[in-house]
Amino acid sequence: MPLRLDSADRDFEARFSDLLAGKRESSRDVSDAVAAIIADVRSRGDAAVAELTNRYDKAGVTADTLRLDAREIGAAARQVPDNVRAALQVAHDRIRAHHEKQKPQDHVYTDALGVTLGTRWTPVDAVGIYVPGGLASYPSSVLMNAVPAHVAGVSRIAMVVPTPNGEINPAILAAAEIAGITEIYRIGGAQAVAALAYGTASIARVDKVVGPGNAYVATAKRQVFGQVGIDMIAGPSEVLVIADGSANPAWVAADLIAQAEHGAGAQSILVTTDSRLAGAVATEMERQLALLPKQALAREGWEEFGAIITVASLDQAADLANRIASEHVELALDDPQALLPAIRHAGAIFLGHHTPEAIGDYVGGSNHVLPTARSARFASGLGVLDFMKRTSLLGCTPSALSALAEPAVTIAGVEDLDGHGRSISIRLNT
Ligand SMILES: NC(=O)c1ccc[n+]([C@@H]2O[C@H](COP(=O)([O-])OP(=O)(O)OC[C@H]3O[C@@H](n4cnc5c(N)ncnc54)[C@H](O)[C@@H]3O)[C@@H](O)[C@H]2O)c1
Ligand SMILES: N[C@H](CO)Cc1c[nH]c[nH+]1
Ligand SMILES: [Zn+2]
Repeated sequence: MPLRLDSADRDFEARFSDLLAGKRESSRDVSDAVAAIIADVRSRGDAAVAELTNRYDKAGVTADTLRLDAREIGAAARQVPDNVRAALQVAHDRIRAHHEKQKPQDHVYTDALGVTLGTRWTPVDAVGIYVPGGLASYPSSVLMNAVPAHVAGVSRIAMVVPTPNGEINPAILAAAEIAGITEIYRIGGAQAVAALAYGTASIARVDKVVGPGNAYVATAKRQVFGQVGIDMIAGPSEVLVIADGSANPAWVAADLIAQAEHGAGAQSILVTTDSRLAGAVATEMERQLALLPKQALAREGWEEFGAIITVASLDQAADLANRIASEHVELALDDPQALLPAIRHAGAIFLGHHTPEAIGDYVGGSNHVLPTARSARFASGLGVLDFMKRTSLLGCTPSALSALAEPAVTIAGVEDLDGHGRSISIRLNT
């Protein structure tokens, strides 16, 4: 059984703090293992990537077969049934339409002094997109990564995906085809992130690595940051459901199981004002888990890190939600809009009884690559801006420079940087 907490209990704060501190995504062991993998890829390149891929994925690759060729991609994609292709196309089109609305505008203006100021957006040249594939396969993540990159105008998109036992779900390649991705490598884990960040003989390095993954992937992204950009830490998935007496316990239980199904580090938490609902959801979880074919994975995710928390009010539920800063927050309430302003830290918020998180995983149109492990306190979900950079523009007329010279030279003086001051004053009166 997962943790049961009541905010009225004397030891609530201590137990809630333990829940927040739970090591789901990073540990000393994983950090050390990842550092060793990155060092190995940096020194031995493709040979290390192939060896590590065979060790962890049993993929049967050599340094020469890391990349899928166009014929393989086309043949696998053609195996995909029409209804699956059509579903992926629906998802693609909805994700594209939503992300088109995120495209930023350049702007330039001239102020009263005659100074021209502006902001210009340009795409990142080359990105690596990580599509997870250890325990489950995620064709939807191909679209969630690739579509915003295309909308941003990225010219090179290199995709990596692990192929356990040398097998790849054809729907991954169908999704790649729909999204227009042609550079695909059958590699995953920390070795894939290292290859993208540092480059090898067969994989040209990229400028930024994005995408979700397990603890090894998340830790590798932390460790290569600086060599390349990263989007955020999108590690093991999590959901926090806020529910009152209006919620259907069977639906809430199904939503908690859906995230727990991601296994290994996944977390599902219910916060409710209704103690009867808390009990009913616990009972429903047991009933539904017993029916699930993949119950072992979901049970592991639920029992190791899951929790049911009873609170006195929805305001208190919102406070706890902000402290947890979950990847997904569901408001299973009749009037979700009333609580919405109080939820400030969440990767994505799902409004009302008829918006299960899983609709956002696939076809809602919003992105499912979202910050985990409390990083929604400072990070956002993947979007077009993650694939772009902002450059500022500044231009002075002679009179604008004259008007600004005195305060600028004064500040240069207090910083004791006379060269800075002189580069301004040298332009005056000439
Ligand atoms: N936050 C998000 O937006 C989001 C979206 C989709 C999926 N996810 C998460 O992505 C994760 C996918 O995990 P996964 O495991 O199925 O696939 P994965 O592709 O992330 O990881 C598989 C790789 O892990 C590496 N690995 C496994 N065991 C290892 C070990 N002992 N030592 C070194 N490397 C090892 C291997 O290289 C393997 O290729 C889940 O946690 C899921 O919750 C998150
Ligand atoms: N819930 C995951 C993280 O947002 C995404 C996903 C893909 N497929 C199923 N689920
Ligand atoms: Zn999911």
